[in-house]
Amino acid sequence: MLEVSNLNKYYGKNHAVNELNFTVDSGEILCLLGANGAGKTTTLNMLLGFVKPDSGRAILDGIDMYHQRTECREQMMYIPENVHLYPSFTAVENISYLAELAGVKVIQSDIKDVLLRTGITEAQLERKIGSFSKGMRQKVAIAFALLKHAKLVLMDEPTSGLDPVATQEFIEVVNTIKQRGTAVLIVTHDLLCAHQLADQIGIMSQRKLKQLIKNDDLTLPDLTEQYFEQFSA
Ligand SMILES: Nc1ncnc2c1ncn2[C@@H]1O[C@H](COP(=O)(O)OP(=O)(O)OP(=O)(O)O)[C@@H](O)[C@H]1O
Repeated sequence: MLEVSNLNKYYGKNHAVNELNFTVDSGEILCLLGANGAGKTTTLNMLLGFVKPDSGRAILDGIDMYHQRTECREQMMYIPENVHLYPSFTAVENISYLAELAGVKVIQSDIKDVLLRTGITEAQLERKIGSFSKGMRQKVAIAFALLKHAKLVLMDEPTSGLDPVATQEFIEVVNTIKQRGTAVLIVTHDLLCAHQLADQIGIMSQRKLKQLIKNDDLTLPDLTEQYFEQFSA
């Protein structure tokens, strides 16, 4: 679904992303871990078409993510660290408005169904978003990704600032979109979340993807050890 090949970005002499290669299949979750300055945000910005790669390509289901940005945006959903929605609208009103802007045809009952599926309660459906927590706003964004039938969801630091219960709820909701066949790429500092969620874990260090690990048999202590090895090397 998502194929990143030989992606490079320089800021002057600073090689901000160095020969990045990975794929994320449909229904698969890749978590990219890395210290500050490892190149994660630059990678996301290239996938979002905000930053032009100096070389290499990112292809989403056959579409070049930089050169065909508009087509690509129709197929994907970006969920930033803090989801900004209209505080004086309810969740349903926010999604109706987002759908209208994106040209996605939806009916009110489908919006309610999908919000309930992401863990928004009946009572919360009536409340204005201004009173929603970070985790609840994320659920609304994920509900929109489901309605939009996004092929790829990109998330930046989704669990920072979430309490353990909200983090578990987040993990359950992301598994819902995975089961629908969406490819998910998460940029995070949260090793525990990556360990619980990911099919693949990428460790970025010094602007390179140093390791791409299948999460199947990896224990959390193993992952922690491998993570710290990249920074002591
Ligand atoms: N707009 C920019 N202009 C110049 N240099 C930049 C720019 N954006 C990022 N960089 C540099 O590129 C490198 C990678 O930064 P990037 O923000 O992608 O890392 P990161 O892994 O997202 O870090 P963090 O976890 O702190 O967000 C760093 O050396 C950074 O200083």
